[in-house]
Amino acid sequence: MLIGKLWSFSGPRSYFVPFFRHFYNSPNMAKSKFEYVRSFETDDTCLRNCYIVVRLDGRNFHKFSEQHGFTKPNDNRALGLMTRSAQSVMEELEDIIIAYGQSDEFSFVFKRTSNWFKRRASKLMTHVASQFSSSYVFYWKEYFEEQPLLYPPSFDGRVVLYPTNRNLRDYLSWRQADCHINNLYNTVFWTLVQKGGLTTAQAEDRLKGTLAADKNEILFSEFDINYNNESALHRKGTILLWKKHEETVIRRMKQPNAEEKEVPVTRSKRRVENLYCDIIGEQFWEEHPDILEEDNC
Ligand SMILES: Nc1nc2c(ncn2[C@@H]2O[C@H](COP(=O)(O)OP(=O)(O)OP(=O)(O)O)[C@@H](O)[C@H]2O)c(=O)[nH]1
Ligand SMILES: [Mg+2]
Ligand SMILES: [Mg+2]
Repeated sequence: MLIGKLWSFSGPRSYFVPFFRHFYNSPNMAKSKFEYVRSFETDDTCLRNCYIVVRLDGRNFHKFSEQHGFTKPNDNRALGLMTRSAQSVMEELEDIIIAYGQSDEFSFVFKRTSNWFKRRASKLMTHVASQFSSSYVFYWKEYFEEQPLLYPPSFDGRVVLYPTNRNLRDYLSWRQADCHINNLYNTVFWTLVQKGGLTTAQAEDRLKGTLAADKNEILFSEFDINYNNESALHRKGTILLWKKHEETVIRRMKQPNAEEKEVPVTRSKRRVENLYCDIIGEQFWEEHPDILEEDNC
């Protein structure tokens, strides 16, 4: 009614044009005059042919783990929840070929030929980080049961490009070696405290300057622990891979001029598989030749 009155009073052009002038430079242009601000955006397209690695790491998890009563040195609920969240990332986002996690971190490797989100680093990283963080909260209760989540956790993310298979393998080896070094230290440290009755300061002192062999020896000779028999999950971290499998379902089908009948239909599906094994040596890569693509792509 009011619009009708205004329309007839001043005519459509005189009424609307000053208003639209805020948005259009000329009546023929489809873009607003504000559109130029887009040119301030920087191009963050990841270089072609490179593997794109997104690594997430929990923010201030030293405090988070204390406040949520994580068991020391390893909390299987926390590790399980990290892996569940990483699985959700793999299932929801495209083109991740392998993921590797330990402690409060997870690395996701996108295939080198991926064109997901036009290879824009910020899109890839933020999707991984937000899918992971929301899954961590979503699945918290499944792993921590009675332990309430006291505040929202967050994860930082970074993108690193690796141009060759060797570089990518070395990256993953670096993370797994880090897992080994930290876990060996933490295992001896907490064994000295929990079983040996040392204070944390005394345990720290005892381990100052020790090499891996010394730490293995302390565990073996003083606590009858063979480090190699400790949980592979803790020693090696978690590898997530796609595994193909056949799935047969019974479908009711109707052929023309025939009775409806039940027919088995087999489909090739893929699901995420968890492994806790060495990825530094050759064996893993020989057993999983589909992960890496040719270097000369
Ligand atoms: N008790 C226990 N603590 C864990 C476990 N996993 C991770 N953490 C804690 O999480 C920390 C992760 O280390 P960092 O990522 O280097 O440090 P951060 O405190 O998260 O700090 P920023 O990453 O720099 O924000 C470890 O030092 C532990 O304190 C676990 O299974 N049990
Ligand atoms: Mg952290
Ligand atoms: Mg960390």
